Amino acid sequence: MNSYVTDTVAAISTPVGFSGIGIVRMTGSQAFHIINKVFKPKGKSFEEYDDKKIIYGHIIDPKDERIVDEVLVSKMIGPNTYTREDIVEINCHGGIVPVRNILNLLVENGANIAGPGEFTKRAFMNGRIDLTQAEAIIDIINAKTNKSLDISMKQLEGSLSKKISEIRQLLIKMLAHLEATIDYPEYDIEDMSYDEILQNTREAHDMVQNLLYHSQNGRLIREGVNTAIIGKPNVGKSSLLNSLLGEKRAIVTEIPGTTRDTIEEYITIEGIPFKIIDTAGVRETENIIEKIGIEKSVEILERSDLILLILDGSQPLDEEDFELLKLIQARNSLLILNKLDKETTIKPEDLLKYEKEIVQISAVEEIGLEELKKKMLDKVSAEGFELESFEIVTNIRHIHLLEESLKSLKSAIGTIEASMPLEIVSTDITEALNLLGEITGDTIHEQLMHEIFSNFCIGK
Ligand SMILES: Nc1nc2c(c(=O)[nH]1)N(C=O)[C@@H](CNc1ccc(C(=O)N[C@@H](CCC(=O)O)C(=O)O)cc1)CN2
Ligand SMILES: Nc1nc2c(ncn2[C@@H]2O[C@H](COP(=O)(O)OP(=O)(O)OP(=O)(O)O)[C@@H](O)[C@H]2O)c(=O)[nH]1
Ligand SMILES: [Mg+2]
Repeated sequence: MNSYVTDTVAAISTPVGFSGIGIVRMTGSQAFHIINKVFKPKGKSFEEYDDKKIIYGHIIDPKDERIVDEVLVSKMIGPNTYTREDIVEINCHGGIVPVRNILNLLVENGANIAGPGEFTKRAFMNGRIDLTQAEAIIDIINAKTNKSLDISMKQLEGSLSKKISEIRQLLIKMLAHLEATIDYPEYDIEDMSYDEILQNTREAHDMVQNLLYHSQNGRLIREGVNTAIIGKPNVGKSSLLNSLLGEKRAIVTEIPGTTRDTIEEYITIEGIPFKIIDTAGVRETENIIEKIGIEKSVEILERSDLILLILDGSQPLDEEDFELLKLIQARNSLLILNKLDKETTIKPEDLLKYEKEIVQISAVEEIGLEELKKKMLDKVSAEGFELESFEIVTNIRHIHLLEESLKSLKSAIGTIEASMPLEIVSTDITEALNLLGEITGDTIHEQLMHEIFSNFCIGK
């Protein structure tokens, strides 16, 4: 992996638009050669500057000696760089034109355009970071809250890599013994008995299980809790969305059927993002537009992590309310009695048999919202979100691989317990080892690399 030979590539690393400064970045063995052709530093020549120096000067088009921009250029000599290759970063004026002109000039002088994530991919291929660290960098860029940022920072520092490699070391040690026992049965290797093999496999199994244990929280922190507000027309769904957001996002009227399409907005409760989805009121209807809206609401229900069913507490319960109550029966949901400020006809006691937690609120008068938020948080975190002390796996790819390796380890345990041939145990352990290796990128194939780095932005 150390001999990953590549061309020299360049990209714009800042958003293209109106900004004070723009950065064009270039990495590869020809980076210094190319910058030399287009950059005139003030004072001494580019070669004479030391590593990690910022150099003032002008970008000049060698074709016609025209000044393209006044810039600061950072010189970073490999291998002690982000990519482990020579890097230059040109800090030019922001805006669309200067950065594009400079990128074009680099290309004219021998650079290729970098693909998405190309810089980070090189950092990985050249062994500076492993795959979990590369993925942490995408997550840092995409973080929606400080909490998810914290988790990704920890992962960038290598905490997950360390855990995975501990488990892999354990498996590798065991495999060595297993193979020896299989290859030379006449020696009847004493230093690792069946009991010991079993114990070690269990240990590896528990370590993987532990990592998976907090991953549900991890997904919610990373992607947000999909929270659907459902209920009959006019019960106050949109009013609740607005008061949770603290702004008049959705249209509210006294006319039933106001919300036709769904509206999605994020709120944060104690650092956890909730994606709140306001839906069209669910009822029997002949109106085609409303009908599509309602079908969509039911679809959203299927995909949500949490459902807020709203009932209008000032109206008697009817058939449709009972239908909706049935719909949420086996789901993670809260029952909300709205319009508490008006005279109430539904009492929480009437709903006891549904065994749902009930919150009484007034969306309009903003009563009971704090209690609602607290309950929403409780509903999605059985263990609470005191996560600092745990390793939290948030990445779906990692979770999937951990689950698969857990299966292999379970199967290995079963095989040992049944005193079946060691060859079978060895196969399962090898499988688990490879699956875990895919997390860190120790075992990796081209397609997976492509999938991961194509999610990066250009210039990273
Ligand atoms: N201008 C600029 N800002 C940036 C980056 C960058 O590449 N350029 N980064 C990235 O996108 C991030 C910083 N991350 C970095 C990580 C490693 C190295 C690096 O050169 N590591 C070397 C040498 C470290 C040293 O001097 O001790 C190494 O690990 O060997 C640089 C930046 C955020 N800000
Ligand atoms: N008194 C009182 N009125 C409320 C409350 N919440 C909502 N309303 C009123 O009920 C009516 C309907 O509110 P919406 O928020 O539009 O109801 P909705 O469930 O989104 O309705 P559709 O989009 O039509 O399904 C409006 O006139 C609101 O002002 C409340 O807590 N108290
Ligand atoms: Mg509405």
